[in-house]
Order: sequence, then structure tokens, then C-alpha cells
Amino acid sequence: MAQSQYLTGDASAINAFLDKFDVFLIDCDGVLWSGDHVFDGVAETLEMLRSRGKKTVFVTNNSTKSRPEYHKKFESMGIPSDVEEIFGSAYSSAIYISRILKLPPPQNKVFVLGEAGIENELRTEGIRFIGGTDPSLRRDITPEDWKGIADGSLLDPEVGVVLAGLDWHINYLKLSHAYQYLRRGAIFLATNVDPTFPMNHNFFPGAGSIGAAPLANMTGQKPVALGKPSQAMMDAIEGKFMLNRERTCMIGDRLDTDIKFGIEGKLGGTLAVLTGVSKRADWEAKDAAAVPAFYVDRLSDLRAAER
Ligand SMILES: O=C(O)[C@H](O)[C@H](O)COP(=O)(O)O
Ligand SMILES: [Mg+2]
Repeated sequence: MAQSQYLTGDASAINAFLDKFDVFLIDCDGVLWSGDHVFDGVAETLEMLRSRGKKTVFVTNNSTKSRPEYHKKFESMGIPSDVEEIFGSAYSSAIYISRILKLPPPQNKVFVLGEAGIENELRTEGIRFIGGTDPSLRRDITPEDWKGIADGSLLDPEVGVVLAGLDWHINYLKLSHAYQYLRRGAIFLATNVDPTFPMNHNFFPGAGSIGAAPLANMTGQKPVALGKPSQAMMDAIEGKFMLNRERTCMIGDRLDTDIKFGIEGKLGGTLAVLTGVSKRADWEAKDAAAVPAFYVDRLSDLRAAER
């Protein structure tokens, strides 16, 4: 079983770690913040990395915000960032649909299960969509819905993709529409399939549990997921930032997304932080999803290198 090196409190080990890499791919939920609470020392740690000539790229599976919306969140939390440094699963999904799938019209519309972040990234890529934050779907199902969904009169024949993400307003009506589109042959995509969502120092239902999993259960199909650990996302990041994978390290709080993403992406290293989902026991377990090369208690422990 691979060993993970503990760095907290060891300035020389942290310096050796930092010297190995030029680029840090940094997860958000559970690493920088928990909901609206920024972990101590995050802004100073990013400043330290940048002052040592390191490039920082923020790679999040959270599809509720677009890159510009995330940039605003960073600013509101006093974390210096550039919108070009942000790479979310909503963006990853939008470029997959527009540049890889490239479905011919008319059947190239997307039915969205998710929030504005997905809609804004689809719009940026010129992709037509329905569903999502449409207020007319935020209600109980009615006899007219049962009839119209069953006979197709309430369905849009131009839908060719169902994209499932983190949806704070999931309900029976939306799931029924999404299910019917999949039954009619629409392509099944997910921004990500994280089962849980770290928020306010606790855990809530994740994107994978509220959208993708119920639909997978109904259809027997597995969605193509475009967030971490998807290597389609890694390839897109490599292309955008011209990564030297050997000199790149993935920092994250979750083994089955962040750490697996770095390992399967053949990056030079992975660093786990213990402020989010995964704990040391998780990667010491026989059936560990992945084992990080290094770990710290919290991101700001890297500042020990300054002293
Ligand atoms: O349910 C989700 O979508 C995830 O828990 C959440 O998005 C994780 O975000 P990340 O840790 O990748 O920033
Ligand atoms: Mg995370």
C-alpha cells in the first residue's frame, strides 16, 4: 500500500514539496472554504505560492456557479484570483458538449438539472437549453403534467442531452422530464457525481445523489461525468494551461474525485487536506479510492515554508 507523507509542521519537507511543482490545481469546497466560511490563512497561502512563482488553478466540481460567478465569490471572500484561473465542472461540461459532442441541430438542446452556473456556461458556449432555473418547473406535478409528459405534448423534441448537476430545487416534476428525455434517447451527462457536498462544516446531498443517481437508477444507464476525476476535464485543463504534468500537483479534500483525478492524470503529485470530506483512515483503508502522495491538516500549513 502506497504511503502518504505528512507535511504539517515540517518546513524543510514543505520546501522540498513546493520545489517539485510549478503549477497547483486547487480544489475549492473543503479546501478553500466550507460554504461561506473561508478557512484561515487561505489568501496568505495563495499569495505565498504566487510569490514563489507558482501558478494556481482552481478546479471545482461545484456546478452551481460559472467562472465569473466564482470570481465574484473569491473577491467577496478576500481571496485574490483571476477568472482565467477558474475551471469548474459546469464549464468542463459546456465545452464537452460544444467542442466534443458537437450535436447537429435541431436535436442539440440540453435539458438541465442544475443551477444558473450551468446555464451561464452553456450560454457562453452558444448551447441552447431548457429546464434548470426555469421557475415554471419549481412546483408540484399536476394531472396535466402526468398526461403531457406521458404523451410527449409537454416535451421539447429538440432536446438531445440531459445534463445533471447540483440542483438546490430538485423535484419530482424535473426528474420526470429528464427521465422521459433519456427514454427518448437523449445523451446522459453529469457535471459531477460527488455523493455528498461539504457545507458549513457538515455534509449535505451531493450532485451525484440528487440528479445523476436517481436517473441512473431509473434508466440503468451511467452518465458521462465531466468533473473530477474525469480525464476529459484534465485534458481540457492541460490544453488551456499548457501543463507539464510532472511539475503539476493536485490539492484536494476528496479521494474519489481530487486525488484520483491527479493520480489518473499522471500528475507529479497529489496533496490531501483534512478540512473537508476525506480522512486519513479513508486512504489507509484496504479499499481506498486513492492514496495521496502528501497530506496536511489544512492548506495554510504550507505557509510553514515561509519561516
Ligand atoms: O455535490 C457537489 O457538487 C460537490 O460536493 C461539490 O461540488 C464539490 O466541489 P469541489 O470540492 O470540487 O470544489
Ligand atoms: Mg472539495
